[in-house]
Amino acid sequence: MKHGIYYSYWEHEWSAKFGPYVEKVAKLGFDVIEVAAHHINEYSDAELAEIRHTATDNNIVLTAGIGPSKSKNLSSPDIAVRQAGKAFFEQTLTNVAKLDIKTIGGALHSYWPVDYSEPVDKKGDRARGVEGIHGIADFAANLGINLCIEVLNRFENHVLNTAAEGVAFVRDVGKPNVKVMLDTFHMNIEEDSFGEAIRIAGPLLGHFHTGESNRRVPGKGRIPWHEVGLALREINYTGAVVMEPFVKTGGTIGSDIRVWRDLTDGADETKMDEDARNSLAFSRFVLGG
Ligand SMILES: O=C(CO)[C@@H](O)[C@H](O)[C@H](O)CO
Ligand SMILES: [Mn+2]
Repeated sequence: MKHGIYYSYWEHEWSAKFGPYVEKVAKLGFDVIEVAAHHINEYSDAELAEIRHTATDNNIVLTAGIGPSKSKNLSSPDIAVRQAGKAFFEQTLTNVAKLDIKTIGGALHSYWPVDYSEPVDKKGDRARGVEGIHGIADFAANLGINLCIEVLNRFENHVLNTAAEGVAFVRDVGKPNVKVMLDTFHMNIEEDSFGEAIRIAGPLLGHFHTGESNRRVPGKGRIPWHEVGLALREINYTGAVVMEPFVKTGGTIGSDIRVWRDLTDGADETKMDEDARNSLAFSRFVLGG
């Protein structure tokens, strides 16, 4: 099991450059850095090559996260939006592959965060989402990339809220490189049991996010980490465990994640680094790896 952190912990915008964080997370002791793929198409090949070299030099593996925008929604009822989504993913996956990334996770099948001022068509969105992911799966497979479909809580997405729904979706897609992704923050809201949800995902679990119920770093709250760790061991999970803390207010990240109070307790960067380092030690101990 490899342990990582989403670099957005330190940032306010999904567009923030992730290159400078590779060395930082290596120094903090992580194996993996997760980067936002939202704006990767704006990076030059030279920039991507340099980031890839820095990662290799620091023994860091990269993974990617994305919350696709409404205009790139693979499950949209509007065919022009679905086509734009497919084109966006093909370009994004091509660039993601330049960083040697093998895992991209998020609401790939839909968009994020969902605009609930509009009527919800769960059945139609799910059917179009299955078709959309099916339509980009082989493109990703040819680049050696797994598509990890994130199960989110009801306030952020309506298509997949539980591990069981995630598994059924992934089975309907029926491609070996399309997997389920779980996140303890969302599980805390939707699942009856953390352990059972992880066992339901079983061999289909492709990526795993961690965070407390208020998205502080693991170890500061009341998620049943021991239960989570036992279940991950039971299913022989060998993928990445990426902590995804969101503690800062402000910017698009603060607004998309609904961070309306300072959860850093006024921490400066040094203290935030220390929190991440301590949480990593806690995560390795309680989850394994
Ligand atoms: O859990 C979440 C959102 O609540 C994330 O994984 C998100 O989809 C992605 O980080 C967007 O970049
Ligand atoms: Mn997540």
